[in-house]
Amino acid sequence: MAKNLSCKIGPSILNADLSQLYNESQKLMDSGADYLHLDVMDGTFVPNLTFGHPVVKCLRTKLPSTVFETHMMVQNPLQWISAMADANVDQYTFHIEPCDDVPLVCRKVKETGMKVGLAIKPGTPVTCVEEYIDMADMILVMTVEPGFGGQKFMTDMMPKIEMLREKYPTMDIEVDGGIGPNNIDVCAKAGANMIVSGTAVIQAKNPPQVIQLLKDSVNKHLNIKSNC
Ligand SMILES: O=C(CO)[C@@H](O)[C@H](O)COP(=O)(O)O
Ligand SMILES: [Co+2]
Repeated sequence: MAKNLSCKIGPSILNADLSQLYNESQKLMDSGADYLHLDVMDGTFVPNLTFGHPVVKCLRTKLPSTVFETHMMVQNPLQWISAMADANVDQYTFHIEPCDDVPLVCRKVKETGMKVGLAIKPGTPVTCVEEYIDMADMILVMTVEPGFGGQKFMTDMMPKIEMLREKYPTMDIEVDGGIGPNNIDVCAKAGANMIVSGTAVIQAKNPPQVIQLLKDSVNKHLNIKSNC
């Protein structure tokens, strides 16, 4: 039974107008977002390059109380922990694939006071993250190949979420990639409670309406699960 879980919507700013990063971020928070999902890419782990801790730190000076999650699509997650902690990041979500010592990275993240998110690519079995589940505050199941916004949602990732939700009813489970009004129900039904949505929110005529729709879908399914 999924109890004491809450729905959280964290828009990705990857496809926003990054020349207006602060304004775009503020607009998302004013639209009802619960946190900001900041996609950090190093051009090695993924074939794209975005921004790092200097940008996050500057954004933090303008948004002192907004919850920041950094999605670390980087080859060496250990390398950036202290810099992101210095930027007052709240949740450090990193991919297990390039890590040769996941428990060490988890420990180092927790030592800074940041929360630990463990992310898996579409091709990574969910069993690979299970062995570290007790070290994590959240599990991120990617529903696109990481590296770019605006990609097509991968419905075949839902069994991973179903399995995680079944075994870990109170664990925060985040989905990220291609998510919007036309597929939020399958994510919510599978058991995701933290929703990253980039293009669908950024390009919406009415971002608050889209964020509310995402929230309503997740809350509907959370209530169903908690009543069973
Ligand atoms: O981490 C990633 C992509 O690698 C995601 O955070 C996307 O950036 C989400 O954007 P949409 O797929 O919703 O447009
Ligand atoms: Co992301």
